This record gives sequence, C-alpha cells and structure tokens, in this order.
Amino acid sequence: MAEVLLQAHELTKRFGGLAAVDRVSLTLQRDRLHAVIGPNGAGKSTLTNLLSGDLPPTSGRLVLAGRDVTGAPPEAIARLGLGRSYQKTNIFLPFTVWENIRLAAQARTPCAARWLARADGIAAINRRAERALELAGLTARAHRIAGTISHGEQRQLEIAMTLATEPQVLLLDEPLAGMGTAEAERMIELLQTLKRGHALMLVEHDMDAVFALADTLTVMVNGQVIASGEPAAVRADAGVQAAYLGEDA
Ligand SMILES: Nc1ncnc2c1ncn2[C@@H]1O[C@H](COP(=O)(O)OP(=O)(O)OP(=O)(O)O)[C@@H](O)[C@H]1O
Repeated sequence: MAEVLLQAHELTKRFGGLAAVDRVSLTLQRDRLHAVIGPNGAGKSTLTNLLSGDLPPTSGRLVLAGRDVTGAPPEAIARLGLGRSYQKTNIFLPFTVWENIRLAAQARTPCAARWLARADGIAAINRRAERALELAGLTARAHRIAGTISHGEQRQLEIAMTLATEPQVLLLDEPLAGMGTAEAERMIELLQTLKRGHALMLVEHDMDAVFALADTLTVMVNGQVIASGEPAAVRADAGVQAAYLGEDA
C-alpha cells in the first residue's frame, strides 16, 4: 500500500445555512493521483481550500504527513509539504519564466535573513528552481517573458512555481482549463510524470484527462461524496451516471 501523505476526516465547511463541503473524507497517497469531479457548485474548490488551509473547516480533521494540521494557516501547511495551484493564474507576467520560478523557490525559505546569512542559501534556491523548471518541461522557455508564452505554458509555469517549494502533496485546480488538444496532452504527460514521488489531487472537468490519470476517483454533488474508488467502478455506478456523468460516460 502506498504511503498516505494526507488524510481528511469528515471535513465540513458551512457558509451560513449551506454545507458547501459536507463530511468529506479523502486520502492522498504518494505516487498516486486522486481526481475529484462534480458539477458546478459541488464543493470541489471549497474542499481544495480546506485541504490547503485557505479556509478553516467548520468541523472535521486534517492530517498532513502524520501531523494534525486542522485549522492551521496555509503558510504552515505549505511548510509541511503541501503545494497548490489555483484556477486563476498567479504568475508575474512581466518577469521571465526563470524569475517567476526562482521567486517561488525563494518564498519557500521561511526567513529571508536566514538564507542571506547562509553561504549555500542562494545556491540551494537556484537548485530548487532549476529542478522545478526541468520537471515542468520549461527549460527551453526559461528566459522568455511569462506574458509572451502560450496559455498552456503559463499553466505549466504555475505548476513549476508550486514545485519550486518542493511539496510532497500537490493540489491542482483545473490545470487543463482553457487548453487546446495538444496543450492538454502535454499537461496530461506532465501530471503523469509528477505522480512519481508526489501525492496528487486533481480537480478537473476534462473527463479524458481524469480517466487517463486517476488512480482513485471521488464524485461530489451538493457538498457530499456520492461515490469514491477505482475510476472504472465509479464510472459504472448508477448514482454517478444519474447525478453527473450522463449517459455517454
Ligand atoms: N465564500 C463563500 N461564501 C458563501 N458561499 C460559498 C462561498 N464559496 C463557495 N460557496 C458556495 O458553496 C458551494 C460550493 O462552491 P464551490 O466553488 O466549492 O464549488 P465547485 O465544485 O468548486 O464549483 P466549480 O466547478 O464551479 O468551481 C456553492 O453553492 C457556492 O456558491
């Protein structure tokens, strides 16, 4: 059995009378990709925000790398090895690809003074940035201005910036959004590569990508998990077909 890196136990988030996430339990394991799907408003983004600490849960428990991090702020959760990409791009468009990744690698260092004081600090940041650049397949674009690369490459850059913080758990929110076929294929290849050594959670509307990549598939509707497990079994589930995937799934 693969190593468990993140566990959510019965996480709930209420906004007034609405349970946007309602007692959701989920496990992320190293070398595996867990896809979360569901119609608009199902609670996928809210769940991602709960796992990253961007939102505190109303109830439930979150365990990251064996530590209870329920209610911890996002910076603390990031330091313990969780990285996330956002639906909206976080890139500094006037900077080069390399500068963006390097800034992200630098931001991981808890205290700027500490890395300045250490002789090997800058070298370590550069090494982290180089690894992320390469892993994300952007080496040939390193010196391009981020605003001038393609939409698909900007999404790769976002992932590279997350990788520069050396996370063990990666939460990816719709990395294929707005991509053409060729770009989507490249992103699927990249995510396949990233599975090695990381625990991935993918929130995605592109079903081809989901079924190509997922080891585990969770379906949410109205804040609740209606099915979870091996993708082929979840796809065949009558409740899932009725609620979400439709007859052609
Ligand atoms: N800050 C908030 N305050 C009040 N209600 C919210 C808030 N954030 C989300 N919601 C509500 O919670 C529910 C779940 O929203 P969420 O964005 O998590 O769904 P989603 O599955 O990510 O949808 P999409 O696929 O459109 O991104 C929706 O009804 C939404 O309107």
